Amino acid sequence: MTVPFPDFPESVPTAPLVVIDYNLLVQKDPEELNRLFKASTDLGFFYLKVGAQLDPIPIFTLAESVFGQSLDTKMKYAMDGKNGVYFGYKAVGSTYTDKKGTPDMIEFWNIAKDEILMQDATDHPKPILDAKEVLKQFIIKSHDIVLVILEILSTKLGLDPHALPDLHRLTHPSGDQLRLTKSIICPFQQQLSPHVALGAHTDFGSVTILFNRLGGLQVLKPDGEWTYVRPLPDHAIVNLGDAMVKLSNGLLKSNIHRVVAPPWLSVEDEVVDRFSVVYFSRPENDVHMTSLLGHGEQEQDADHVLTAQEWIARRVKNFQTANYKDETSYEMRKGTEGNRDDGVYV
Ligand SMILES: O=C(O)CCC(=O)C(=O)O
Ligand SMILES: [Fe+2]
Repeated sequence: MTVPFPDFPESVPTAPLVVIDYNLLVQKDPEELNRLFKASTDLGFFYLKVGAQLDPIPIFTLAESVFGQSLDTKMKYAMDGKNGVYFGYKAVGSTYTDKKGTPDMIEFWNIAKDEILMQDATDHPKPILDAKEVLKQFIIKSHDIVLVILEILSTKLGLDPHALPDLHRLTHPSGDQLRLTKSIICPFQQQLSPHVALGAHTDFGSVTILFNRLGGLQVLKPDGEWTYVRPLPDHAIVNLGDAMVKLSNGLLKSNIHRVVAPPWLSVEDEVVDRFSVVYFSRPENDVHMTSLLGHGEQEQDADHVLTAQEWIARRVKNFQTANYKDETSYEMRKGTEGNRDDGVYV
C-alpha cells in the first residue's frame, strides 16, 4: 500500500516530540539513553526512528483486507468487552468517547501475541491466518524494541536492568496485542466540534508502538491544550501506558491522547479510511500493578492491588457503551490520569 504522508497545514501546531534513534539505544549511546528517559518522564510520548527494522506496510495491507470483510463475518469474532475481554473484533460504537457516552467511530481488531506466538492460531479469519508468519515477525520485533526500552528505563530508575524486562517476557502470558484500527473520516465530521474517532484515554499497558499515516492522533499537553502528532516516515510513535506509571510510582508518564479528524482534511476532500497499526505491550498477567521503587499502593493495601490482567479487564469493561450508565461511568473508566484536573477532560 502506498499511502502518502500528507502535508499538515503550516498553521496547525504539532507536538514537538523528541526523536529517539533506536540504533543509538541498542548501542547504549549515553546521550540517547538520557533523552529517552527525559521523554519518558516528561510527556511519555516520543518518535522512535526504526527505519526498515520494523516495517508496518504489510500490516497496513492486512488491515485493509481484515476490515474489508463483511460485518457479519467480523462480528463472528466480536470481543466480549462488556465482560472485560479485549481480543478479537471491536465494532464501531461499542465504546464511548466522553462524559455523555457518545459512541466512538473506530473499528479495532486486537490480535493476541500469545495466540500468534504460542498456539495454533485457528480462531481467526482467513486474512489473519494467511498472514500469521508476517504477524509473528512483526510482534517479535516490536517486543524486542519494547525490551530494549524497558531495560534502559529500569537502569535509569535505579533498578536492576532486568527488572522491567523480566515482567514482560515474550513467551509468558500477557495481554500484549497487535491492534489494527480503521476509522472512516468524512470531511463534514471535521466541522463537528471536533470529530472524535477514539475518545481521550491513557493506554492501559507498558509501552505502545504506533504507526498511522494520516495523522489525527492528538496528545494532551500539560497546559490542557490538544496538539496533533504528525506521523513521520520511518518512525514509530511510542508512548508509555499506565503500567509504567504504576511500576515507577509516577516517575514515568502515561499521557492522555485521542484520535480526531486529521488537520489537513478539507471540505473538498473525499472520505478517507484511516488505519493504524499498534503494538501494545503489557506486564505479564500476574504482575501486580504497584511500584517497584517502594512507596507504592502495595505497602498500603496489598489486597487491593490489581494484577495486570485484572487492571485491563476493569478498564475494558468501563469503556463499553453497553456498560455506560451516566457521567460517573466516565469517571470510573479513567486510568492513572485521575490526578489531573477534571477540567482537561473532554
Ligand atoms: O490510531 C491512533 O493513532 C492511536 C490509537 C490509540 O491511541 C489506541 O488504539 O490506543
Ligand atoms: Fe491509545
